[in-house]
Amino acid sequence: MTTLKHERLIVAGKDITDAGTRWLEERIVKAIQERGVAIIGLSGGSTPGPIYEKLGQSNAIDFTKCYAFMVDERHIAEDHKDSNTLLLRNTLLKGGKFLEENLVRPNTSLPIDQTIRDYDTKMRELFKKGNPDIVCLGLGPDGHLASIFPPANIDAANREDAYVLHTTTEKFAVFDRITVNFIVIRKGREQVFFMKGADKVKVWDEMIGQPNHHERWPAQKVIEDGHTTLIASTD
Ligand SMILES: O=C1O[C@H](COP(=O)(O)O)[C@@H](O)[C@H](O)[C@H]1O
Repeated sequence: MTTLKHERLIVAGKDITDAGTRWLEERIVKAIQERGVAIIGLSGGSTPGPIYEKLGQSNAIDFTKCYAFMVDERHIAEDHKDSNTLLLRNTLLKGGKFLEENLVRPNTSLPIDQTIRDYDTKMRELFKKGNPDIVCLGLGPDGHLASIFPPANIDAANREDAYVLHTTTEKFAVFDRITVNFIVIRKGREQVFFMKGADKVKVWDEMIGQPNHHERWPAQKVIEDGHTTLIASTD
């Protein structure tokens, strides 16, 4: 019987910024100390921005040894309001400490099929430095993970020869999406989900209460590995 055991760090009040930043910073510093490099996957959306902004101001991290990749992106210009790259530019990269050349991201100026192939190549090149230490994730209100939307095609998102997928959504911002697959997300030594508000925690708990429903709850494919932490506020 697969289990969905995970660490829960529920923050009283509205703000998970301090808890989330501290959680990431500790692990990034440790990875650099132990392996000489830290690699983190970064999701976008409405939740993680303040955490990324505070992390980008860290005085504890040697950012010359810290690399990041984007877990997913919308296929739009990088200066569009719904771009996850713009989110990172306005948060993690804002302080000037995180090096833009250390951020591996999709080239959304290409036609989407080329964007997918190009990003797949970039991901494989990055992982020559080692597997990700941390993958930061969110859970959409419908249960989507990265840009893998329910009902998820689990086999298509679980192929060793296709780390990056083109998905689409009519429910959320920007129809055409680029997303890494389960294999990339599960390469992470740890996964952390950032969530804000009691409504989101209810979605999470509904998912946890329905194990083995991967098409409906794609995040279960990640949580089943047993190294997931949930950091959430309840206000
Ligand atoms: O569209 C997306 O949604 C998910 C969840 O975002 P949130 O705003 O509900 O936290 C996000 O993880 C993903 O990166 C984003 O592209």
